[in-house]
Amino acid sequence: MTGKTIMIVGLGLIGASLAKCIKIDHPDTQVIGWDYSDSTKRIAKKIGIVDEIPHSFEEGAKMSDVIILATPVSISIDYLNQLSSLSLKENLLVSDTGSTKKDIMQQAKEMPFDFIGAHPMAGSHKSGVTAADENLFENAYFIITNDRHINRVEELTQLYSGTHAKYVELTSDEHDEVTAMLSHLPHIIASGLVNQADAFNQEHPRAKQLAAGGFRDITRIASSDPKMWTDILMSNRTTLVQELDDWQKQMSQVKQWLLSKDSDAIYDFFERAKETRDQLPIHQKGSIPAFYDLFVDVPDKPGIIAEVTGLLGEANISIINLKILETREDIIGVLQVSFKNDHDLLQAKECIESHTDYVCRIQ
Ligand SMILES: NC(=O)c1ccc[n+]([C@@H]2O[C@H](COP(=O)([O-])OP(=O)(O)OC[C@H]3O[C@@H](n4cnc5c(N)ncnc54)[C@H](O)[C@@H]3O)[C@@H](O)[C@H]2O)c1
Ligand SMILES: O=C(O)C(=O)C[C@]1(C(=O)O)C=C[C@@H](O)C=C1
Repeated sequence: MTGKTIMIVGLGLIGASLAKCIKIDHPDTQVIGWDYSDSTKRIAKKIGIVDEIPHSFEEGAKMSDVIILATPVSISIDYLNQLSSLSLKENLLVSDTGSTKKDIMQQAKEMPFDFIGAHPMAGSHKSGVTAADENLFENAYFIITNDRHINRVEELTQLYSGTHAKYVELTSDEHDEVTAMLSHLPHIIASGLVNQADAFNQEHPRAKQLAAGGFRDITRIASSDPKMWTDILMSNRTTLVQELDDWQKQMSQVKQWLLSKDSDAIYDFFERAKETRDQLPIHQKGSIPAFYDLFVDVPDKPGIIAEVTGLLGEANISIINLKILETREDIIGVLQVSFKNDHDLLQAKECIESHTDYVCRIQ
């Protein structure tokens, strides 16, 4: 990466956080930034998030080796189109951070430069350059969408080494289905709840002060940026319509149970949800389940990590992350070993089970 120029377009929460991570791990790169807000550019330069602000988007684009589009999704697509009419460096790599992928990957098919989609499954309801945080992506998943099979994914993940994130590759169709369920629908529900409560509060003015942990926990994400979420919903419409149908069916079912006083069904509803929620991987920042994680129950004895990693090393299976989830004296500990795909995951399970008596679980 030495000597390369990286341009981040959109110096908000995600763009500025990425700029920080890149600068930390690759101080020899020149990080430049573009944003339509003058104050954002000024702050980004002043606090050292970027080295330079070009005079225009075009000027920055022409001097860049890598361009990362970190604006709301419809705007990133506009920028992609603008890039296609500029004369750019021959080996230019373009990527994005958008929360939906089908639209942008479709547009990228037409582009005369390499484009790889990327989406960090970490974020916040906060936005803007001042919310930038170099630890935002630690242990979270970056979803890579590479429908054009561009052979430069490693270049991108290398550039992002300072994020300490993990990577998983999905097609853009899969990506938009998974994120509709795990991210977009929850945001609609959170905002719907807040709006419903607001209407209720008009009639019951004192209710607002009484909102306790439950309401606050489930509605935090309703404080997210409306422009960003309008763009996300507009570019994942079909899948979300389906998810909303399923959601409405589920809510109608709960209503029926209430009407028929079916307490067993209601108990079962909450019990199933509790079991599932309790099993979500711990210590993980991102919200996508740990697709390629192996959980190994190991005895608490010296050299255990070296033994497990040694076995995998001998079998030529690469680990992308390793965490100790639990170690208490004399109690079995749990190692969470992450792999880049399910093939490596299954091979690793077989390898450890055939050489040891440690229990391996894929959750
Ligand atoms: N916030 C999250 O949790 C999160 C997580 C993962 C991915 N994303 C995605 O990353 C992207 C950026 O999100 P964010 O949270 O950083 O938003 P943000 O609002 O914090 O930042 C967006 C930045 O883009 C700038 N911008 C808007 N229109 C522009 C234009 N026409 N030209 C130049 N700059 C423009 C804004 O001034 C702002 O600085 C979005 O596509 C979003 O879907 C967000
Ligand atoms: O933690 C939050 O506030 C988020 O909403 C982050 C979150 C999500 O989990 O839905 C939001 C949008 C992104 O595309 C990815 C992550």
